[in-house]
Amino acid sequence: MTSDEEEVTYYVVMSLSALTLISLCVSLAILCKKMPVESGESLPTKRLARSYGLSEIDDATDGFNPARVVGRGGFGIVYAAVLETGQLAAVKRIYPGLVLINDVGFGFAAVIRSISSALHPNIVPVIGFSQAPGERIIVNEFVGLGSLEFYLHHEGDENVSLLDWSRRIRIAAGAARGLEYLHSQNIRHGLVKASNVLIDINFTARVSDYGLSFLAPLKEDDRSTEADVYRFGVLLLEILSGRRSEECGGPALAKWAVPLIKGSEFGELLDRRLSIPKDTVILQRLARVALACVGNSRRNRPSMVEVAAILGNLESQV
Ligand SMILES: Nc1ncnc2c1ncn2[C@@H]1O[C@H](COP(=O)(O)OP(=O)(O)OP(=O)(O)O)[C@@H](O)[C@H]1O
Repeated sequence: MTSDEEEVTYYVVMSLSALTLISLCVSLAILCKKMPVESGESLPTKRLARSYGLSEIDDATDGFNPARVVGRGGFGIVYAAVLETGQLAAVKRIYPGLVLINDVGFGFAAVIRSISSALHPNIVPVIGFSQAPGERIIVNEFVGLGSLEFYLHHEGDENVSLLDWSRRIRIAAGAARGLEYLHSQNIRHGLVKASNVLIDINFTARVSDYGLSFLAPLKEDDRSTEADVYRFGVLLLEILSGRRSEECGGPALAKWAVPLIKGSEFGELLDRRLSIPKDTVILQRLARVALACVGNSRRNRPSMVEVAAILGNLESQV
């Protein structure tokens, strides 16, 4: 195959995957509309996660039907599911190997129950869980438009991006508010990254997969609020540059971007798929917040309260 043919094949495959995902979401949304509906993306009243029987999850996912898979992450496979109430949900089935190796079983229900008390417009609510020998499942509210990672890195082509600057700033500010709230509830995220920022039908950012770092063999340091701030800074760099951060925390992206920000080389830093606005003051401020977040000295990094306040201010100007 020539490189041109490979490129065409790539775009066809990407477009088909995106179309499949979107049509699956639309079909499920229609299906839910026909059932006694409990709202999909509105805020429920405060409650703790429900314990589901494995057979209920099996029913909700059509027997873990591969056609319902909407994503695969480091911990498990995510299925679009319709609960008995008609509510659309994202069912994350933890890989069996991980359940056994990491001793995930221990305290699983207690951890999920404790994080499920968190409710905020910028986080994805945890609805429930299920456990059986070798099985650990988390049930989250379904968020309709997929992840920020998809919009930054898979959607469109090399020269186009659906996310213009004002959408990016709104998403950054929303994600900051979500993290600020989680920290106020004493929940460290532990895995802040673009694939864990989901986009709802109003194009609002919703932070997901918080408090689940007990599933991953991380260093104790990685579970601090300062580590969340660092990773949020890397996320901001990803939003500004359109470049991927490397898998674990993004030091390579920070190493590349920090001198550009310090040297005010914004033309180099900013995502080339978008035209640079005449007035770059807001983007420069965003870049300086990112710079403070990825600072080497943990103590000097801002808190998420400070970051959310600055980003909220920038958001009000776009
Ligand atoms: N609540 C949800 N609603 C809708 N889609 C979701 C939901 N949670 C996850 N997904 C989809 O599933 C994909 C995989 O999610 P998952 O959280 O398992 O993986 P990840 O974020 O890539 O990796 P990690 O497991 O390390 O967090 C996401 O990119 C998203 O498209």
